Amino acid sequence: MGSGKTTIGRQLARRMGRAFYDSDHEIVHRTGVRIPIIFELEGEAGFRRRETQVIAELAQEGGVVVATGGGAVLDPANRACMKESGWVIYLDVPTHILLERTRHDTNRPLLQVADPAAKLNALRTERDPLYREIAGLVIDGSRLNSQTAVSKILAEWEKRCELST
Ligand SMILES: Nc1ncnc2c1ncn2[C@@H]1O[C@H](COP(=O)(O)OP(=O)(O)OP(=O)(O)O)[C@@H](O)[C@H]1O
Ligand SMILES: O=C(O)C1=C[C@@H](O)[C@@H](O)[C@H](O)C1
Ligand SMILES: [Mg+2]
Repeated sequence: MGSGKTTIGRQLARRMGRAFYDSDHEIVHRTGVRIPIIFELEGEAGFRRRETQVIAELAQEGGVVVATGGGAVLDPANRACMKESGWVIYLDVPTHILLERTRHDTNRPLLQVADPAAKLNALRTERDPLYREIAGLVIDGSRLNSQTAVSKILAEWEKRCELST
């Protein structure tokens, strides 16, 4: 959460001349309410069901850049879908930076707790191996601004395209 998927995904799509989708934004657009309201009314389980549906639909689109929500990786069905339909990029960012980036934002219900640092640590421990399981590229996001991260991803993408021709 807060690793830069939305920010970097949007910039990457622009540089590639491709459409950009964000699964969180799709869910908000479809329901007409903010994510904390969905968590309040339907619980995390309800939100995850919507997320899985959106990810399955976006996987049908070809040639697009998709930013998922941070927890999408938890569901084996989402992981299979992401791995089969796309080239997955894991933005690996240390917890203290994630905390800095998310601390003033009330739009992430899982972080509205007494100790968000401990929560981010726990989420990272649980999710890091799952991201690594499906990632085609791991970006060390600790020292990169978003433009540099995008350039790095593009360079790797071009290498990958050359290898497959
Ligand atoms: N490489 C970066 N360097 C510095 N700040 C960044 C970088 N990437 C994103 N940010 C900032 O960090 C915050 C969180 O970024 P963003 O919303 O893109 O994260 P996210 O991974 O999409 O989070 P979520 O999992 O909640 O969807 C934003 O304020 C954004 O401007
Ligand atoms: O990491 C998470 O579990 C989440 C991240 C956000 O992108 C949203 O999908 C939601 O706040 C849950
Ligand atoms: Mg996001």
